[in-house]
Amino acid sequence: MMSLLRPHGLFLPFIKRLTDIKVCRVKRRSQGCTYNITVIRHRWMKSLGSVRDLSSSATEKETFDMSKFPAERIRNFSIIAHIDHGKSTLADRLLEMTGAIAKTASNKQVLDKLQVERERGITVKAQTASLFYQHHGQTYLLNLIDTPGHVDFSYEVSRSISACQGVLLIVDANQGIQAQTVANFYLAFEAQLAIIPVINKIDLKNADPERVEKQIETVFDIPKEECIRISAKLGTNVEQVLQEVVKRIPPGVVANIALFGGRVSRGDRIVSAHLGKSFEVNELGILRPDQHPTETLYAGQVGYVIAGMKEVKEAQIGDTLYLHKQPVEALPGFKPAKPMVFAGMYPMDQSEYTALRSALEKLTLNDSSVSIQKDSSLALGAGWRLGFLGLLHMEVFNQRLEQEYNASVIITAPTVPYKAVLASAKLIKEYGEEVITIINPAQFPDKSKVLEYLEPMVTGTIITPDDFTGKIMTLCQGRRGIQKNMVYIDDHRVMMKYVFPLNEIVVDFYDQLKSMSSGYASFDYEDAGYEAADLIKMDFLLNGQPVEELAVIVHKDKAYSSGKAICERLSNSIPRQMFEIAVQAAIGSKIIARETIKAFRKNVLAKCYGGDITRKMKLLKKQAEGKKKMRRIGNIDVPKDAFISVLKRK
Ligand SMILES: Nc1nc2c(ncn2[C@@H]2O[C@H](COP(=O)(O)OP(=O)(O)OP(=O)(O)O)[C@@H](O)[C@H]2O)c(=O)[nH]1
Repeated sequence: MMSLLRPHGLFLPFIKRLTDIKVCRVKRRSQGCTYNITVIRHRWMKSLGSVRDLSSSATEKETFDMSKFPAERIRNFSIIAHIDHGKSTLADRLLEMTGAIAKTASNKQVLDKLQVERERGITVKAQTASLFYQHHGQTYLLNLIDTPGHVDFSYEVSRSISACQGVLLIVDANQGIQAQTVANFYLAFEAQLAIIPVINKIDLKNADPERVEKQIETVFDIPKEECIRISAKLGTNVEQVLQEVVKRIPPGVVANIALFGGRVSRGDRIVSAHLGKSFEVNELGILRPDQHPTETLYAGQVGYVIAGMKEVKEAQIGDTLYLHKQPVEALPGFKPAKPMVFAGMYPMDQSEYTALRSALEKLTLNDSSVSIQKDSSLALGAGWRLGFLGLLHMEVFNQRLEQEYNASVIITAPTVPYKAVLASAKLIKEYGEEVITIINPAQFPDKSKVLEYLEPMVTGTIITPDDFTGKIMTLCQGRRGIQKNMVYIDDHRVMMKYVFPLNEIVVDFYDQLKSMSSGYASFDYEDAGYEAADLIKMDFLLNGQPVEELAVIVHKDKAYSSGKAICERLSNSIPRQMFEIAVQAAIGSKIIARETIKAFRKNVLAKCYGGDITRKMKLLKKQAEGKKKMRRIGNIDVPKDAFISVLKRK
C-alpha cells in the first residue's frame, strides 16, 4: 500500500510535470495507510472560453462516478514526437473516437487551445484529457496528455512523460526519426515507460514506413513488428492505437492501490505543505478535455480542483497538499523548470507599467516556467527581468502578452545564465556566495574581482540528410561546438552530437541550421553543466552614451567580430533621424567598432501643399503611430525590436 509514494508512480511525477494544469497532490491517511490523491487545478481554461467553446460539441455535462474505475482499467499515456509529426491531429482523432468531442471541422486540434498555438501551428502547453474507451465489453479510462514538440518546451514533455506509464512515440512516415524523436524516446526510456512506436502520415505520397521502421530498429532497438502504421489525418488504424494502449501500457502502479483508499471531495479543506496555507475545495472533477465536475475524486484518478487559490505562488507545481489536520511529510523530488534565457522587459511607456504588471501576473499564472523579478534601467525605467526556457518560449510569451493582454513591450537582448567564481573572501562576503550567477550583463563583475567565469554548456543532437553534413559541421565549429559523435542512422541520415556553449545556440542557431539544410536537419539539446570561459562584457553606445540594455556578454575570441556585426545590425534597425547617430561597440573604455546613421529629415507634410487640414492631420497621426513603436533613449528613437534583433545573425 505504501508504494503509493514510489517516484515513478502516477502521482508524484504527474504533479511534478504539468505546468499549466495546476496539479496538486492530496495525501490522506486512513485506516493506517497513506493514500495519495492527485487533483488538478485548471484555472486558466475558463479564461480561454473565447478561443474555444466545446460545451455544445461535447456530450452533455454530467457527473461521473469515478469510483467505478478500478486501477486495472486506467491507462495514463502521453503522445510524444518531433514537432509537426502529428501529435495534435492524433489526439483529436482519439478524442473523437472516444466521444469526448464531436466530429466536426471546428474541433480541429482541440488540445491546442491558445491562440498562439493555433496561429503558429505548434503546441506550447501540455494538455490533458480523460477518454472513456470500450474494449471487450469493459469501459477503460484513458488519460491522454498531449505534449509540445519544440525544444524550448521539452520541459513540458518531461513533465507529461513522468505522469504516465506509457507513451505513443509518433514518427512521420516521410521525415523519419528526427532529433526530438531521439530526445523524447530517451526521456520515456529512462522513465521505464512502455513505448509504442506509431508511424504517422502513411497516406502521404512520399511516405516510406518501411524505412522508418528500420530506423526505429536501428536507433531504438524496437522490433519493427511493434510499430503501428497510421494516418491520423484520415483515421486509418487509429482504433488499433487505442487497443494497443489498453494492451501494452500497464495500469498505474499507484492507482492500483489508491483506488481502495483515499479521496478528496467538494468542501474538503486541503493544506499546502509548501506554504502551510489551507484552502477549501470549491469544485473538482475530471477533464474530457473540458472540465466536468464530480463530487469526489478517488486515488488513482486524474482530475482538477478549484480551491480558492488566488496567486500562482499558492499553486506551486510539485507542492504536496494534504487534508486539513492530517499533515504528511512533503514528497521529495520536485525540480522546478530551469530558465535558460533571461531578458529585460519594459513597458513601451512608463504609464503602462501597472497594466503590464497585471498582464504579467496573469500570464505567469499559467506558465510557471517563466521566472520574474523586478528590474529597472536608466533608459527604459521600471521593468522586470524574466527567465525563459528558450528563445521561442520568450517569443511565444511576448506574442501572448500582445494578443491576450494587448500589451506592447520592449524586450532587451537575451542572455544565458553565466557564473563567476569570486576572487576574495571580502567579495564573497559582499555578494553572500562564492559563485554568483549573472543573468543581466549590467551585473557582470569586473575581471579583477573574479577567479574565473563559467558559461552554461549543452549537448546538442543534430539529425540531417548526409548531403548537408559538411555545411553543418562548419556552422557548429563557428559556434564553438566540439563534435563528440557522428553515426549513420540509415543509408542517408546522419546523427551528430556536439557540445556547445548555450549562448552560441540560443538565439539563431536553429534558424540557420534549418535554412542551410532546406528544413531537413533537426536539432535538440540538453543541459551539460558549466565550463570555464574567457568572457567579457561589451557595451554599445549611441552618440557616445552607453545604453546598458544593449550590453552583451561575449567570449573574448568573438568580441571583435560580434561587436562589428551588432553595430551594423543596430545601424540598420534604428531609423534615420534628424541628426547623425554614432553607434559604437566598446570593451571597457576601448571602442572596437563604429557605424554611423546619417541624418534624415522626414517631413511628412512635404507633399501637402496648402489646403486640406484633415489630410494633414491624418499624415501626422500616422507618423505619431509609427513613433509609438519607438522608445526614446536620450534624444534617439529606438524601435522596440532593435534590442532583440541585434543578436540575430542573418
Ligand atoms: N497527410 C497527413 N498529414 C497529417 C497527418 N497527421 C498530421 N498531419 C498534418 O501534419 C501537420 C502537423 O500536425 P500536428 O498534429 O499539428 O503536429 P504536432 O506534432 O501536434 O505539432 P506540434 O504540436 O507543433 O508539436 C498538420 O498540418 C497536420 O494536418 C496524417 O496522418 N497525414
